[in-house]
Amino acid sequence: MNRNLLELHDITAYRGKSLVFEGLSLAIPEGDSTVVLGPNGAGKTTLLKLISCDIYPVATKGSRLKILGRERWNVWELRSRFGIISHDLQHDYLQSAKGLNVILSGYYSSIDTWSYQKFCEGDIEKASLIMCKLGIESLAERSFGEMSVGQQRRFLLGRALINDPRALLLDEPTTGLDLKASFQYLDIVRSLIREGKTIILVTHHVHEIPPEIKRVVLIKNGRIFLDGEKTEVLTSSNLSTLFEIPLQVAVSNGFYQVFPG
Ligand SMILES: Nc1ncnc2c1ncn2[C@@H]1O[C@H](COP(=O)(O)OP(=O)(O)OP(=O)(O)O)[C@@H](O)[C@H]1O
Repeated sequence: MNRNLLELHDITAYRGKSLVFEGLSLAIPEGDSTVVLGPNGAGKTTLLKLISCDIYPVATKGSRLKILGRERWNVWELRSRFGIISHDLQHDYLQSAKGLNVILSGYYSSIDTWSYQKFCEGDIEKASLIMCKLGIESLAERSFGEMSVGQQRRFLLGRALINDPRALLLDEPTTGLDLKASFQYLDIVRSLIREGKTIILVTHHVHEIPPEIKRVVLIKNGRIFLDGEKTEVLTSSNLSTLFEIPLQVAVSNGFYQVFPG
């Protein structure tokens, strides 16, 4: 068994005054790309914020939250080691930042680059290679605010990739993207998995689960409802119970779709 990328043991966490998790335990080993799927309000964003150290769990006896094998992190170091692409980041990113600088800002986990940050020729070359790989090299001089949602998301992926992270955490990666942009983005995610990156995908959209992700964790009301092999977990019956509405699951080329049942 590979070492754990993520280890939550007996975690209690609040958002404001709302108790979201009480005694949550979940382990994701490196190499075990996983989707965490749940309805609105299940606790997905809270989980994401725990992993990115935007919020902290309540310190209780025996509880632990280990990321990449460590309990204590300098937040900036963690964010460069674990590529996190969230909607909050896309929303908060500086509109005036130029494309190339969005990628380079990953070195410092900053929003845009600043005059005190130094980049060598190699850094800029690497950023250019990543832009080519993601098909966004022609937008290097375009400001973030003048890009489409799909282009912005690719730049934020490039910003994460500049640090060669072993793992990436994706928050509803295709929300706001049209069909072409969605499938192109998913193709990139699929090739990253094939290259050996571990992906943790947090979503309520079944259709954006890449075929390469084999483990599915269903969460509901802050608890793990089911955790296992995709083929066994993503059934019509389980999803109907999870979302509290009759649903029918269909599978094509490894992708899942859901219809009203
Ligand atoms: N700032 C907040 N203050 C109080 N309660 C909150 C806050 N943010 C979220 N919550 C509550 O915490 C619970 C979990 O919310 P969370 O945002 O983690 O769910 P989610 O699965 O990400 O939902 P969605 O799919 O709608 O984004 C919900 O009951 C929500 O109402």
